[in-house]
Amino acid sequence: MGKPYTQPTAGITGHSTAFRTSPMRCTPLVAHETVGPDILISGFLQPIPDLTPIIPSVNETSAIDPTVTPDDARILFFYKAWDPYGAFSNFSPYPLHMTDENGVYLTWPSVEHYYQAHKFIGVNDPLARDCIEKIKSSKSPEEAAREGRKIQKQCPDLVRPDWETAKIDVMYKALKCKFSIYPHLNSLLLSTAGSVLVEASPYDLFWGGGREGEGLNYLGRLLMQLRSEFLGESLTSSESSSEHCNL
Ligand SMILES: Nc1nc(O)c(N)c(N[C@@H]2O[C@H](COP(=O)(O)O)[C@@H](O)[C@H]2O)n1
Repeated sequence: MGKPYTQPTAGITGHSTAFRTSPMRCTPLVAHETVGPDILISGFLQPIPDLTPIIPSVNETSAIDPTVTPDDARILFFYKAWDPYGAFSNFSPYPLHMTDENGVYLTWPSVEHYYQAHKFIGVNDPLARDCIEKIKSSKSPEEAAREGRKIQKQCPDLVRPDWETAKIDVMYKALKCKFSIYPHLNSLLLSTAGSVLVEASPYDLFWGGGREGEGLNYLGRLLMQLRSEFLGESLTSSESSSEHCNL
């Protein structure tokens, strides 16, 4: 699944520049060359996220989660693992027991370990496999996040090519597992019915709500989606929880 990368060749009258970010075996992030009056840019350009929606409006949230009604919705923020509702953070230390795509049973120390490692899963490169192991054995979720982000930045060609579209599904699977295998977390999530959940990360404008609500809050959205699904299930079945999850 590795991303093919061709080093651009300079035109007859041009010159080229490539930026290397690390002494590791990484391809350049971006290269540019001047060809006559033009500048040709090639390489891996970070996709620009869609920043249109902000924290979902109460009406929008009611569509995801019918337990939220326009009149009584309140916003429940969470961020650091030690805060009230910190168990909703991906950095809270709840190990996940999951089978992988080959049916192999694995334990991930936290959602963050699982999420960061999945940036490199499926990439046919021994270096990507080393990165996964390094992240999986990180001593804390913070260390896993640091490692995953560092490798993603320094070696973009080790990141699976579908990451930007796959990451929401990866996170959904991890969260579904976390809130399925820990009954007290499941109860905590259900106890928030009626509230809008927002990850109060001031910096993460994709997973978090941002400093002033400018973030997309995808973590909060997924938790609210799961809450709805669990509420629906609890009305229709009396299934007991399992201690591990199958993909
Ligand atoms: N820096 C930081 N500290 C925390 O305590 C957090 N909960 C987060 N947010 C999480 O970071 C992950 C996103 O990582 P990438 O930027 O995609 O590498 C995700 O789990 C957020 O919920 N950040």
